[in-house]
Amino acid sequence: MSSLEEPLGLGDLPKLSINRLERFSPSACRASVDDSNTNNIAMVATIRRSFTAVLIHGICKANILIHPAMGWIWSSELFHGRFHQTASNRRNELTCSIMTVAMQHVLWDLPRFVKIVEVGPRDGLQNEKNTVPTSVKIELIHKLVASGLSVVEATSFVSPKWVPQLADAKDVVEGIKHVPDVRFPVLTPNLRGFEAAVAAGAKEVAVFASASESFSKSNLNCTIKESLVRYHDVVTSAKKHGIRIRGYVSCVVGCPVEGTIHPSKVAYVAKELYDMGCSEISLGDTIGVGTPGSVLAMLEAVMSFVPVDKIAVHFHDTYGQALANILVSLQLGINIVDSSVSGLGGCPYAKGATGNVATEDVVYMLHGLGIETNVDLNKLMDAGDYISKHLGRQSGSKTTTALRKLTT
Ligand SMILES: CC(C)(COP(=O)([O-])OP(=O)([O-])OC[C@H]1O[C@@H](n2cnc3c(N)ncnc32)[C@H](O)[C@@H]1OP(=O)([O-])[O-])[C@@H](O)C(=O)NCCC(=O)NCCSC(=O)C[C@@](C)(O)CC(=O)[O-]
Repeated sequence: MSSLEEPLGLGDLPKLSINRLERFSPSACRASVDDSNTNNIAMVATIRRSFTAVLIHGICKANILIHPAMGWIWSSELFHGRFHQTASNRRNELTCSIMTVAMQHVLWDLPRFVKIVEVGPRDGLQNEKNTVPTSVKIELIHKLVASGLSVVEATSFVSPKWVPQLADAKDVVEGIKHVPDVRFPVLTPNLRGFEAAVAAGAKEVAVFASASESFSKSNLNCTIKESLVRYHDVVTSAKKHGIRIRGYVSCVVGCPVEGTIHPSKVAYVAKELYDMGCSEISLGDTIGVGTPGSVLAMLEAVMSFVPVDKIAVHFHDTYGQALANILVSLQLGINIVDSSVSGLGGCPYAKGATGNVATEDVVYMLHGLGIETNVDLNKLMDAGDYISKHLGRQSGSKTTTALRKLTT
């Protein structure tokens, strides 16, 4: 890779951010900025929490004030909490330098590692007009694994009348079952699908409910309540087999029929799936209408009931909002992200929905933020090229498009 091909990392930022930040810092205080960086390590955690809270909630929470002209922050936690004993000169220094420290630490306040759940072979290929041959699916999965991905959703054990593209689920599982150290969850809409998956050798399954009544009907031909009853049976059986089970909630921000979905509806379904025993809840913006604002409200609602480390986000990129939505999710502490190689995908029962956010673009962003993924971007792009070539179209990844232009 040439230097141009490397994602711009945090290591590249100081020059950039200091120049920018100086415009906001009172000039008299600049001298103390460096000192405060080294001396106030303990304070940084508090500032970081406070500042992130401001960004996230967009309101003055936790007794934080933002001075509109200077951009400094005052937090009562700093003065009345563990920093109460600090001298007033330190307080002055702190106030003056807070903007610099806080802004830098908004970026640093992100998970160190993000687990990517690659959904291309399932979510991506379920929506293709022409059925992809089983051998191509298996080769794609092998290439994805070779790039370092540790979780690849392989296929679905659903009705072939509903999703003919994945009618070869049994053969796909057979073709990958000897791959070590990688998890291959498969979708199961009912007990029948679960039993078929287990018989084929699947070690992990996923159930998929919806926060929208209309979408539940069109995707599963049943109400939300009925789907939860079915999933209860699946989870009970999965527990008996010692099989890990993931739960999806679709339409977490909007539904193609009902429009806006209230966060409380999402929280309800997420809680039900979590309480029945799903180990991870993936929140799907099925039609990609979410923005960081609406996603934030939805995530906050879900986080009241499901621990943050059990939440995954699953964004379709229909409106180009997926990376921004992922970033805001990371800032909330979420560290599991679903994505699809080359941005393949869409749901056959969600008209107008485009593909998932491209895994290549997610990896590029995460690496640029200094977040580890264990994924090799070059090998991932090779997997993307492989499937794009087979499908006879350009990759849906902006990262791949840009980097390939540099090398051809
Ligand atoms: C749930 C059903 C089966 C109900 O479908 P139904 O027609 O209401 O159920 P049924 O019990 O009457 O069965 C119809 C036929 O399917 C058979 N059948 C029944 N179950 C199975 C099974 N497991 N495997 C294979 N065959 C099955 C069953 O035996 C019968 O066959 P027939 O007697 O007519 O020959 C159907 O609605 C279905 O398969 N839906 C799946 C739809 C789907 O896969 N959607 C895409 C995945 S969700 C998604 O993409 C969103 C997500 C997860 O990515 C997150 C996001 O982005 O939001």
